[in-house]
Amino acid sequence: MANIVIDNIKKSFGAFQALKGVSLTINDGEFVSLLGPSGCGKTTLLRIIAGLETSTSGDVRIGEKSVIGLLPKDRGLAMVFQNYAVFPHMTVYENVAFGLRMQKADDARVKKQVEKAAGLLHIEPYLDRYPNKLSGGQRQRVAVARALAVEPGVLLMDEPLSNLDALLRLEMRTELKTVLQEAGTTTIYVTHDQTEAMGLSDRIAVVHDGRIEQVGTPVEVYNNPATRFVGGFIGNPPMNFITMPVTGGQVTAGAQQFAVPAQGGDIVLGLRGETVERAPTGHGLDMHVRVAEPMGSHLLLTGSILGQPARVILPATETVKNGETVGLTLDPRRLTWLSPESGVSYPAAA
Ligand SMILES: Nc1ncnc2c1ncn2[C@@H]1O[C@H](COP(=O)(O)OP(=O)(O)OP(=O)(O)O)[C@@H](O)[C@H]1O
Repeated sequence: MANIVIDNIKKSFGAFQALKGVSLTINDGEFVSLLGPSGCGKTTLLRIIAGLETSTSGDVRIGEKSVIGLLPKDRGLAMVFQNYAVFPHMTVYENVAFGLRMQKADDARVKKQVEKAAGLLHIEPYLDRYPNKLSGGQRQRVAVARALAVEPGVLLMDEPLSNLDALLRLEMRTELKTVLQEAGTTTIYVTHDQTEAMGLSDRIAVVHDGRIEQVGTPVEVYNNPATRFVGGFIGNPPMNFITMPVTGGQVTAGAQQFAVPAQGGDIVLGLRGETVERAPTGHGLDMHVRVAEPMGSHLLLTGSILGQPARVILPATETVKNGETVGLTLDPRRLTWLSPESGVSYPAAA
């Protein structure tokens, strides 16, 4: 097993800077997701760690040893990619055995490792089949089993579940988490799906425009986003951002007052939609509701607060009519305050 140190990695494609100095340490056995929108640089970073792409500058160390300059096969890692390339002309057994054969493992070791990996991924019944006789989900499991069969210290995965339908994704997500925890594999997982990252990760690195904007546990990045980008990217609905005037270090919302980390001017309130409580109008912030959607598990309200777009969530037992104005009280412990100029959040009050 191994830890991974990514040390100030920069990457340019011609004049375009895809990575602008990325540093991140992944602990031994940890599962870290690189989460960010399309084009932010996640795949490029993963490919640099894998050795499939060279960096312009910076270092990557796996288990204390710099791997810059080493071939992918000499880096002690395994990879699973989106298109889960399983070989169509090989049985599932030989697909899973592939990495071991490359390492010239003897037959006894191949058999032992294939059976172990197949057991973890529940593909023992298919070992004699060819991939074209498998479903997408089963093929995906073969690809993961092949990666795990070599007992890699490090596993790199790039959107490995994106070709699966929603239910299968959920199933595989749970399975992956269990399997990797059991194996103690250090994993870096690239995704643009925040639900996937929240569910799987020990920590999430939120990537934006070639930089890591925040690293933290799923709960930390959700509750205390470092920036407006992070708050807006994570959460469904995303965090609301409401600009409010500050007077003498205080913000007033109806009958509620909050001490804020600014003396005057404006401040941005970062408000998670499910942290409000319904109240008579004028008690906190009033919301003009354009559309109220009963979602089964909750009621989703879309409209505006102080003339600014907002989405909040109330319990499913509430009823609200389209066009109605509802009062909402805020929980002072659940608020984020951000600078309107920089979009950076102020540290959470102790
Ligand atoms: N070989 C290349 N030549 C030129 N530009 C590239 C090359 N590879 C990637 N880029 C650019 O670098 C940026 C980052 O690409 P990357 O594939 O890392 O993004 P990503 O975050 O993984 O996005 P996605 O989720 O869409 O794969 C993009 O703007 C992309 O167009």
